[in-house]
Amino acid sequence: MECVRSGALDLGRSGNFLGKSGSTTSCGKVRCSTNLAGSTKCEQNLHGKAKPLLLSASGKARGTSGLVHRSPVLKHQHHLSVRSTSTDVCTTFDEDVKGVSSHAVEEKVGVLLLNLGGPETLNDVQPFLFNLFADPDIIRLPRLFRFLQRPLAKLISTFRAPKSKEGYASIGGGSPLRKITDEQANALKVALKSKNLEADIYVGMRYWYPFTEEAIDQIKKDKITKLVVLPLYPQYSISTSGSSIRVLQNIVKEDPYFAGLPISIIESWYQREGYVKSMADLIEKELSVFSNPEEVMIFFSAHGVPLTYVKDAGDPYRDQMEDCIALIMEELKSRGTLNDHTLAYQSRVGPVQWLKPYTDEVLVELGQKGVKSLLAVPVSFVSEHIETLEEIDMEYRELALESGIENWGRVPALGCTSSFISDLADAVVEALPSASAMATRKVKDTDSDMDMMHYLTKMFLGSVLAFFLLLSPRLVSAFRNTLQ
Ligand SMILES: C=CC1=C(C)c2cc3[nH]c(cc4nc(cc5[nH]c(cc1n2)c(C)c5CCC(=O)O)C(CCC(=O)O)=C4C)c(C)c3C=C
Ligand SMILES: [Fe+2]
Repeated sequence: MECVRSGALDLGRSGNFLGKSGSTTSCGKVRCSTNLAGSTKCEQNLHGKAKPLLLSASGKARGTSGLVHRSPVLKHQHHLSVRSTSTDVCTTFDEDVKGVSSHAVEEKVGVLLLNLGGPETLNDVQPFLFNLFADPDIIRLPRLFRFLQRPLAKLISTFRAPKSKEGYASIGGGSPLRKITDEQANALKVALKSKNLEADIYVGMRYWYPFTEEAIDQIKKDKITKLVVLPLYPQYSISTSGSSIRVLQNIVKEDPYFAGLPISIIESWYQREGYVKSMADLIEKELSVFSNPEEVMIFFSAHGVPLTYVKDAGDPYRDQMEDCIALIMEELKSRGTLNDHTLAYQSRVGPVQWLKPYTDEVLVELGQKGVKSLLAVPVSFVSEHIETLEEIDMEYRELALESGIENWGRVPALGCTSSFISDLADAVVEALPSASAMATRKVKDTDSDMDMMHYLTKMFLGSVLAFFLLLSPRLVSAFRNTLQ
């Protein structure tokens, strides 16, 4: 049977076709159309009634595991394939189907926004911190000592809570993260709609409400048929996007619905033109507030991670961060903004070494070197949160002014900036065609990146440390001091 095609249909993996306006392929009693998002809907005209069929990104009609449910009375299988070449061939679509009651499910696209979450009240702070430190992607104990994870989390969260509470109290008594993320979700829905993609947006937080697990339950209840997962961290780290994706992977392993659901994960997106340009716009705007904009040092401050993540566990975070800064600076240069810039890492916790240089140390050095004007740019996160509102705006500002810096500015987080949200929407649209069942993909196991000796040494040191921490009151109080 010959298929007739109008428009340009490309069901391949690349997003090449995305600039095009969609297409229609007719194939006997089947008519397929691809929308801007690359999702293809096919209708089979049976007994004069059009029934929708859904094709996966590979162009294959999905079987019973996924989207096309067939009733037991269906006697003949429909084999439908649409290829991405210019001559589409429709194969073996049985004509003599009688009494077919196949009920195909219409495509329902979901977008899952992953974020960290934050305590909404001061009473939430300690349990929030417990959730954070109980995450094996935040405190990476050797596998054999994972049984200590929760007691250790209890200990650290209890000691850290008073200091964290002070921080949250100073920004109004709680984290603004949930509100901002909800606003971003709404804005994304509108942006997607304007790009002809109807999608339901879900927010899944790693350490506080609404938890990723809740979002995932809702996705299942809503019978989403294709899912794009978008962590709201521009750069990938084991401790952020990696941790949230791991939660998802664990659910996928257990749940047949998710195992068969086509999912596309956007692991990092700092390199997207829309993001880079939006950041450059914000920087230019804030530079213009200074009386001598060209003399201002652009000071990128990223959330740090312990050095071992990058050195031993292969976390690409530092590389991606450096790449990201280079792209933003290149964009600024192309606009004629030639300011000096520097990158430093903030918000370290605990006694281990984190990525260097540290924000507080660099601020002091810059002041001593005679830098007079500085524009702080938070770069690892796209919402205002405790580390922008308290750490940068209060602690670092004060430190900078004490160190001799006279003019201080700070670039706001991207939030709902329209060019940024529009770019996120493009990222979702581009990711849809590569959605595939996660169950068949290999989970990145960062533990295996460590060599054996290193692993054994860590195991030994970890156990000694855990032993003393749990049993020695004097060490506990010393540890408390390092955490504050
Ligand atoms: C890219 C962003 C982030 C990375 C990487 C990251 C790693 C990381 N964080 C901690 C410990 C804490 N983080 C805390 C808050 C917090 N962290 C991020 C982002 C990243 N963390 C955000 C956006 C927030 C703020 C959430 C909010 O409530 O507004 C906290 C709690 C606050 C505090 O007590 O300072 C801790 C603790 C570790 C250990 C880590 C990497 C291993
Ligand atoms: Fe953090």
